[in-house]
Amino acid sequence: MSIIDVRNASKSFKGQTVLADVSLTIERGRSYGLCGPNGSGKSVLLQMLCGLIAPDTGSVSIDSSLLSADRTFPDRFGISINGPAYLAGLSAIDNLLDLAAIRKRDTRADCEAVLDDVGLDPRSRQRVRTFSLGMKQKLALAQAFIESPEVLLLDEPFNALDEESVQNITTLLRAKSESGTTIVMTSHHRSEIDAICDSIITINGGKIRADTVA
Ligand SMILES: Nc1ncnc2c1ncn2[C@@H]1O[C@H](COP(=O)(O)OP(=O)(O)OP(=O)(O)O)[C@@H](O)[C@H]1O
Repeated sequence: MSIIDVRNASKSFKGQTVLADVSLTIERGRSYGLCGPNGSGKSVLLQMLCGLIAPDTGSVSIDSSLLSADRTFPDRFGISINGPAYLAGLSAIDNLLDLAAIRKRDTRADCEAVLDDVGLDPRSRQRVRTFSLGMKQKLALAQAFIESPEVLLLDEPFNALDEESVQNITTLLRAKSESGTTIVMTSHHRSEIDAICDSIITINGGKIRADTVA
């Protein structure tokens, strides 16, 4: 069953066409790997899938079960695009608790479990300002994973992660996919897509092509 439908969408920035009349259906429970050269439009497409960027022409329809009550906000999405949006003077757990306080779905124990899952110490008081790149990446993933979203949109989830962390996040994403979470993730590494995704979407020259992963 389709949960996001992109129909004949085009997007340009200052006369540069990034997406040219593309159509794409995201099916509930499937996982998609988005690949293509630098600057080909992967992040733009991810932002379009959750309504953060509107197409110039064409449409993006998001299933109403994923939207907030007033149907304007993508409520059941976990998003990690352009790194974490964090409060630098707070610890990882305090950043997650701040976020969880908005919708009050997750408890402190839930937030601690998510940090533990991504490989950050829930008890650490270290301020995020002093985090390494990989630690910030793990925080971005934790922010996307809280409240068990139905759809995960992840821009290069393995960026800056060491080998063991890549293994851990791969296992975590596969488990989420197997339990029904819809995942769309970008990657420059085919092996990462093959390890997690059912389908591969290639963007190049403003056009997209979707194939099943063998
Ligand atoms: N808000 C914006 N304003 C102007 N141009 C933009 C904006 N967002 C994206 N672009 C342009 O759109 C093009 C596609 O960018 P995008 O970030 O989607 O590429 P990408 O495929 O994710 O690249 P990478 O692999 O390097 O992460 C780029 O040329 C970029 O400069």
